[in-house]
Amino acid sequence: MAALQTSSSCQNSFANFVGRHDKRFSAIRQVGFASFYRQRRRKLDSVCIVSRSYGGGFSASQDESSPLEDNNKEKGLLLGEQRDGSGSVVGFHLIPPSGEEKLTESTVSDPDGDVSAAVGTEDQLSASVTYNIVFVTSEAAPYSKTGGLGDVCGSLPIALAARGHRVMVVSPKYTDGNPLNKKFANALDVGCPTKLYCFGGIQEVSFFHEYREGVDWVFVDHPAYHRPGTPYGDIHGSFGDNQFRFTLLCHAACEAPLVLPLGGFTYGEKCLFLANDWHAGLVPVLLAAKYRPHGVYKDARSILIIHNLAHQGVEPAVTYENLGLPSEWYGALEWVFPNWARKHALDTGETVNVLKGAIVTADRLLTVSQGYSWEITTPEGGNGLHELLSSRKAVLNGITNGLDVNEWDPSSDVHIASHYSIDDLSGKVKCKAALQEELGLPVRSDCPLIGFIGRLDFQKGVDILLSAAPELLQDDVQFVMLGSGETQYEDWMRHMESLYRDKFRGWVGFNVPISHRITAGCDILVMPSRFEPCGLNQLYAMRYGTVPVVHETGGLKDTVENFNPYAQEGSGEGTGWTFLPLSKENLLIALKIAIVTYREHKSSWEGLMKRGMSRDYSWNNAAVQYEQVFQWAFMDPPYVK
Ligand SMILES: Nc1ncnc2c1ncn2[C@@H]1O[C@H](COP(=O)(O)OP(=O)(O)O[C@H]2O[C@H](CO)[C@@H](O)[C@H](O)[C@H]2O)[C@@H](O)[C@H]1O
Repeated sequence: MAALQTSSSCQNSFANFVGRHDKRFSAIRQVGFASFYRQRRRKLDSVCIVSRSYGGGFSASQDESSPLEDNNKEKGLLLGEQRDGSGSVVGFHLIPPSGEEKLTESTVSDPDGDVSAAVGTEDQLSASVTYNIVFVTSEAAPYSKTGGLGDVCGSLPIALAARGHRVMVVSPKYTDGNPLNKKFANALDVGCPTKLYCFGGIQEVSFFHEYREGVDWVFVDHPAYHRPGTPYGDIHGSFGDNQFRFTLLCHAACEAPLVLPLGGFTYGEKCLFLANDWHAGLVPVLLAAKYRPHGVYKDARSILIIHNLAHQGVEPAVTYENLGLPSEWYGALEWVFPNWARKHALDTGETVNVLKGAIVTADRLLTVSQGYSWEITTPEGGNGLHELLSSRKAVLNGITNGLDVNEWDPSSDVHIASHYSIDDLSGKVKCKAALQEELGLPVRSDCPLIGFIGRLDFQKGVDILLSAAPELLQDDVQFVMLGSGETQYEDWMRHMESLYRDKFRGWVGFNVPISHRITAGCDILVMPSRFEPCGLNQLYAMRYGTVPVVHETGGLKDTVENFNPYAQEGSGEGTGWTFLPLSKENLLIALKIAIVTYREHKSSWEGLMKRGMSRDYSWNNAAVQYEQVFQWAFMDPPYVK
């Protein structure tokens, strides 16, 4: 692919002008930023426009002829610039249906109301109003994944694009040096190196791009992303420069809609940023502190999506000056720990908290289930931010995650031994036998097989499982765990395996095919999470006819309906078991009831399996609710102008 743009045009990006106190910056001050920026944009546009090839990403070459003439030959391409009253370019009428707002009447319900009410009131397959959406995330499957964040940011963008939105996902291009790692093989250099100002100097990143399933996957490349390990650390712990790595991501993501001619056209300034977790938390702060004061992104909106409030991106206060933010914005990120949380007498508790900065600057806040959106406003679930979050309750909603119904489909899953569906469950028995055989457990269809998949840490309640396991394994059951995390739990799994050769298997590591086989082969999936913003494994389990037993918290409470054998004139209702409060005893009671039901009440068990399998967990369902929140975001002026 030919480079789409001269690198010099990209290097003179907005960030340079704002960040560098050089000659060009004084030129901006002299002519006024908006008009300087307009001139740059015209120049940029004149070299950027190429014809768009749908579904295939970029076309092969730069178009020499008049872009307007040629592009109009294709259905609805460049229609012209959108300007505001001052003449500043706020976006482009680009390529309907993606990115073009159709001014149709929409049913906007009460912004303070229940988002899930949006489902069923809108067209189920396409949006009535579409947006230019920019996801910013530290992981997106299949390119990078350490957990549920990767799943969500790998699937939701595709669902939104399918509904007509123009969607870009900006994430780092992690390279571990392994030549066999081909995850980014289809991503091509856009030829748009861009200079960003942070951490005391100019940082140059380049952008790689792959157009897949209707989404512009954009990968920020920088040497800081080139190293073995996960996106966040390696066997020695978290990377010491994570604040730098994700600050860079946020700066790059803010530039991307302005400078990247994806499919021939920039996304423009009137876009909607979806900042996921603290790694993307500087995005709303940058919009407010760096861009809007110069008239840029005045019509953009930002939504912070909280997948896990436990991680906030907290660093010593002195690091503030590295973030590339004006000094007067320190208060937005300032976070002072209470006395009891300080380590020693000289510790002033002063830090910068990136997630807090996002909470106070984003236009709206979202969590990944309704239950969790309430929990984070309480002292128990707010991780110190509950008061702040409560103060923004009016713009805080929760939308339950969906799942990738193509990847997680028992009737076509490439990882499992036999396919099955709600109409013919016989394949599930074969999956169970195949899993038992693979793990070296006795192959017994009558023995309840219990599974656990997840990070081995405090959140997932592994310590509770650990204390309950010896008693559980007194019963005639088999138990398999897949996970990695804290060494003490990994060692415990190995120890349990040596103690209970015929009953327990622990798989230490991160292995997606095995996770599918456990989900399909087990009868019961246990999730004693201490807190769970949404949880995906219980959704996968239900879709595979595996009955979840979960702590009644957050998204687990919202998605697993407790079994009631007496309801529906004795035919029962519910999709699993929930228990509360979290304790070893309550976990064991719930598991024992599940085991007895499995053994002695076959028709009840089949009812549980089938009700779980018939639930709609598609991303389209969630996407409709997201659109409702998008509409609310654009109804209000920017929260921080
Ligand atoms: N060892 C292993 N091998 C293979 N696959 C493994 C694995 N360990 C975990 N996984 C997979 O990683 C994902 C984990 O999903 P969770 O919803 O439990 O997310 P997590 O806690 O990471 O994320 C946060 O974000 C998500 C997304 O919003 C929320 O659902 C969640 O509550 C919140 O804590 C699942 O796809 C699971 O199968």
